[in-house]
Amino acid sequence: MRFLFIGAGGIGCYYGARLQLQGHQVCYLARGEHLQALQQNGLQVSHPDLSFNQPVDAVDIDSLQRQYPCNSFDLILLTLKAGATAAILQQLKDWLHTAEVPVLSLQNGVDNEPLIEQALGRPRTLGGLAVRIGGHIIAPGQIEATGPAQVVMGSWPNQSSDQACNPSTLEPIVDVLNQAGIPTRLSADIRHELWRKLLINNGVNPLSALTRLDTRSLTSHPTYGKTVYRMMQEVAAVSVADDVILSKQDVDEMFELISSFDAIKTSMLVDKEKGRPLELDGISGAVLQRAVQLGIDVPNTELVHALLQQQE
Ligand SMILES: NC(=O)C1=CN([C@@H]2O[C@H](COP(=O)(O)OP(=O)(O)OC[C@H]3O[C@@H](n4cnc5c(N)ncnc54)[C@H](OP(=O)(O)O)[C@@H]3O)[C@@H](O)[C@H]2O)C=CC1
Ligand SMILES: CC(C)(CO)C(=O)C(=O)O
Repeated sequence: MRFLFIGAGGIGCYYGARLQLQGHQVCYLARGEHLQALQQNGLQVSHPDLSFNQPVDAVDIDSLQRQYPCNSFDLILLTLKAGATAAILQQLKDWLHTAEVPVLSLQNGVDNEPLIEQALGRPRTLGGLAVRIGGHIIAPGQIEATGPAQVVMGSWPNQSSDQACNPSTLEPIVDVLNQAGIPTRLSADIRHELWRKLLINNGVNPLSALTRLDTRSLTSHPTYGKTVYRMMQEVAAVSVADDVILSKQDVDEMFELISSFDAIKTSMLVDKEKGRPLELDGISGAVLQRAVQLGIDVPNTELVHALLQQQE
């Protein structure tokens, strides 16, 4: 199959490397020094179970639109930060409209798929999650990743919605990902899964960027651990704004999952350390926006978000 990764960061490059090793055609939309390194020296990915060091196909946005018809890809994956989704969809709008290729977001947050749907329509919109992976650019052209790195994906907003992509068309993609060593499952209700993941991301990402602690140090800390749990509860409280119900069991399961996962730096902590913009709007901002809409108080999320915004 032919894959385009829009965003050649930790997530895009890890999954792309797995697919390339399996013989699939992989192209990355990238920019800056990282693009130059990918073009000149290839991509290096180091993971406990994978060592990749090969030339790759990487292009900037102009070359992509000039050299590749949109229908030369079978799947387009969005693997940049949530704050960049609207702009890239706008920049590539005409090019994306020349074909019917589905677009799968593997980003954190719950507001990416609605943007894809708005730009390209529901049948082309696929929701997805990168699960139990920590992956980051450590130098131009070089990625370090850890974790079993699963994928959960499905038709947006769920399988039974009017006009949602027929799940039978997704099964071959799921098979290809599994064969490439990416444990992947199809979800009948991807919006619910995205909100379950937001429990974790709102719980640990902003607080890790504030405290500069990894996930294990945060969740096992006597005070911060409680705040993580409360920030997860706040996600559950606002999820009803999107017609999603998250139970206490969902919160407990996600708290357990992140507490028992490897001690990793969250993607937001990595951005903080590098002085890059934080994915705040897509994570705590999404919770705050729903809280305002519902007239609910989410004091922990509000405070952590405000403290980080002040530092930006
Ligand atoms: N990293 C992780 O461990 C995990 C991340 N996620 C989620 O996955 C998504 C991707 O994260 P991650 O891989 O860390 O992201 P990164 O920030 O590492 O990578 C995104 C890449 O996209 C590039 N980019 C942004 N805009 C453009 C553009 N217009 N044209 C070309 N390139 C562009 C960035 O370049 P530049 O540096 O120049 O901005 C960067 O190289 C996020 O939503 C994140 O929350 C989910 C699970 C774990
Ligand atoms: C859950 C976690 C912390 C790792 O998968 C993540 O999604 C991130 O770092 O953004």
